[in-house]
Amino acid sequence: MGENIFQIDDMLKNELKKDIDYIKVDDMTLKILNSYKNLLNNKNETIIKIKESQINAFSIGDAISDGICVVDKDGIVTAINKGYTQITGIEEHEIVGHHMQILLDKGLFSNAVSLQVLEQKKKITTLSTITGNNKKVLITGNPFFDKEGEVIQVLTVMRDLTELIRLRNNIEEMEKRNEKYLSELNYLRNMNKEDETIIGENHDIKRLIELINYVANTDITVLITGETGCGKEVFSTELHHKSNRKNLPYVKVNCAALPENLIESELFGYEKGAFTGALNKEKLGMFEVANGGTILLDEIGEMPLNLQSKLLRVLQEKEIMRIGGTKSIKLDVRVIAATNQDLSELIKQGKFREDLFYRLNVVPLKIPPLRERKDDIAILAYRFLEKFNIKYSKAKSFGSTAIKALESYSWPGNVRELENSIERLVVIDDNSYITNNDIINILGKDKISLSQVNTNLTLKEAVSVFEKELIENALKKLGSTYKAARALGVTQPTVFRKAKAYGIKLK
Ligand SMILES: Nc1ncnc2c1ncn2[C@@H]1O[C@H](COP(=O)(O)OP(=O)(O)OP(=O)(O)O)[C@@H](O)[C@H]1O
Repeated sequence: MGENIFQIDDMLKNELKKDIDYIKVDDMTLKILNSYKNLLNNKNETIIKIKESQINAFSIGDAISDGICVVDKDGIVTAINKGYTQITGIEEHEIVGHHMQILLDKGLFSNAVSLQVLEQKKKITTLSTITGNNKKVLITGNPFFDKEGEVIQVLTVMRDLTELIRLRNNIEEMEKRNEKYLSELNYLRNMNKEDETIIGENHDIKRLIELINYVANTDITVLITGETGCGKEVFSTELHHKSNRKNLPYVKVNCAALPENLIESELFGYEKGAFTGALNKEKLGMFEVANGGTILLDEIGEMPLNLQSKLLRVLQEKEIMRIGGTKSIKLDVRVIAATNQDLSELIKQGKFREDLFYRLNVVPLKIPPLRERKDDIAILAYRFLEKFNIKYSKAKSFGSTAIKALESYSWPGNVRELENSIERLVVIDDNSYITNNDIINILGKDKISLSQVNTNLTLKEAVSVFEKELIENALKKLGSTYKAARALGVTQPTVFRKAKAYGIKLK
């Protein structure tokens, strides 16, 4: 295709609203422009068509927000788009038709990439500053070659980096803030660790703490068993905090709290639209959330059989596949399982897979119930008393026989029940002492057996507890102090006096 120089006269300049002296065009465009020139004064329809086609060509470039500048082989600017003006503040009439060197001399730019491209005949990318507005721009000059390998045109694309630099500064600022938050989080985690530390001086508990210290920094799977409320979660948390994963996620999943149809997606996640009811975006499962850290599978005995086999595969292969997914995701998660059920009994009943049990039970941690470690009741009770005194701004203390009364109870709800009971004892009234009667009132006198009391209370204290119980029962059953006195073989004034002394309400 031929190359032609087309001279633009004043009338055409005015019509096109462009201050261009000449333009290089191919044969076809030359024909159009000549007819455009000829028809300029009298054939408006044609002019409009030609103008429209030009407008279309320009508007493509104008739709791009980067700045575009075309320079010919002699270094003369032939076209720019609107983006160029927006970035540089240089209007079309100031630049198009002028030589780049002259613009450089005028101080419009700090360097002219297009001239370097013409000289070096290769693509050049450089950072530059627009003198007028101090904007930082990234300019790439692309050479276009003819068949002989000569540069016939340079197209430079200019990207405004001001916004990017601002965003980068923002990101740096946010990263700094994140680091700060992370260290605060770690600090708080360590503070909470203090709270969560296992309380207990009992020989078995000390042995379990030693075991935790021993296995914490391994990846061994641990199965924690014990009655409800005996501290399985406390031990699991301690294990995580003592491991080298302590600053990584610690995810607790209560298998009993999840509806059966949701456990799988909660644990393993799903791909976008994997099943009816799935959200229209992917969902991370708990295993993925815990990746790098520890996952506690609480109430593992409640896991449905079909998921038990999936879990077994995950533990063996150390990878998961999301529901509806096709690729496996590598896992590095420490698994802790906990249950208050007897898994061997569940195995016998066909409700728990034996192979999964052996996978989980690599290190068994069996926490004894509180009634089998009565030596810990006092220390736990005092620690909870301190905690709830602070929480409720009280200054209560235990009366001389209170601890003995606590120790005589069988604590079916274990440490959780003890903790809740102490909380009630603290809030229930404003007396400064918690007496054994307060405790009996809260726990129910029937539950504190005399044989237990005898081993822990002095004879006098035990007699008092027994006496109070007898009088209370008689009054409740018979309705009056006279009848109660007759039934108990004492005088009515004795019943009346003792009832008052024990704080028994008389109707
Ligand atoms: N040794 C302990 N030291 C301090 N607090 C404890 C101890 N054991 C249990 N607790 C407290 O008792 C309550 C119950 O403990 P936890 O939740 O760990 O029991 P659990 O065995 O996991 O119960 P569940 O079987 O119901 O899930 C918690 O408030 C916990 O802080």
